[in-house]
Amino acid sequence: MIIGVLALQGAVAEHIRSIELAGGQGVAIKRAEQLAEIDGLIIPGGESTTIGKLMRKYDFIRAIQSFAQAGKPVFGTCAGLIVLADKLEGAEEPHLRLMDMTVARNAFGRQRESFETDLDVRGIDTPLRAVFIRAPLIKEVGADVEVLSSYQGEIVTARQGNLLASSYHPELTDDYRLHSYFIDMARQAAGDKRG
Ligand SMILES: NC(=O)CC[C@H](N)C(=O)O
Repeated sequence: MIIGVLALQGAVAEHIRSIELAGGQGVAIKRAEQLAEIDGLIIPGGESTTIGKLMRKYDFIRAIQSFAQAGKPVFGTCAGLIVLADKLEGAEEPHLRLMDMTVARNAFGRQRESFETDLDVRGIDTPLRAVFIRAPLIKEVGADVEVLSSYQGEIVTARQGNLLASSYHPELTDDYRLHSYFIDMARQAAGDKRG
């Protein structure tokens, strides 16, 4: 499976490394036309306001919406999760509005800006190593969204059909099982198309 990583800003090289460790082929996506060549897209962590601005500037909003609406998988991590959300808490404008959830940015407060933990994630057999950096939280989800993991009672991993979102950075550890999970989603989507 060829998995693209949106390369406007943020942790791009680390995601490409995890995709390759998980047996996929990773490519950096800099132009919307490249979406035609990939089986799945990862939107990395970074700064969601900056990523959102650059997505508008380089015509990625409609292109990624169509990509997802065609059934291709999209995975948002940290800032990428914020970019996928239908609603953001506060006055902020949402970006792609693809995933039926309300997200709070920088939700862990100053004392806990970054930390690592082991998370139980539905679909992954033993706890996943997760790195949180000024992480967002999923405050509310719609009926079609499946919660895959929570941390201290708050939702940090969720899936809605072909859309996957994590509050944390799965690409900053050697535990690439969430990337394997996403590659399986892409394989499934490609198979469904062919079948
Ligand atoms: N590590 C991250 O991606 C941080 C997200 C960042 N705090 C934001 O609000 O966009």
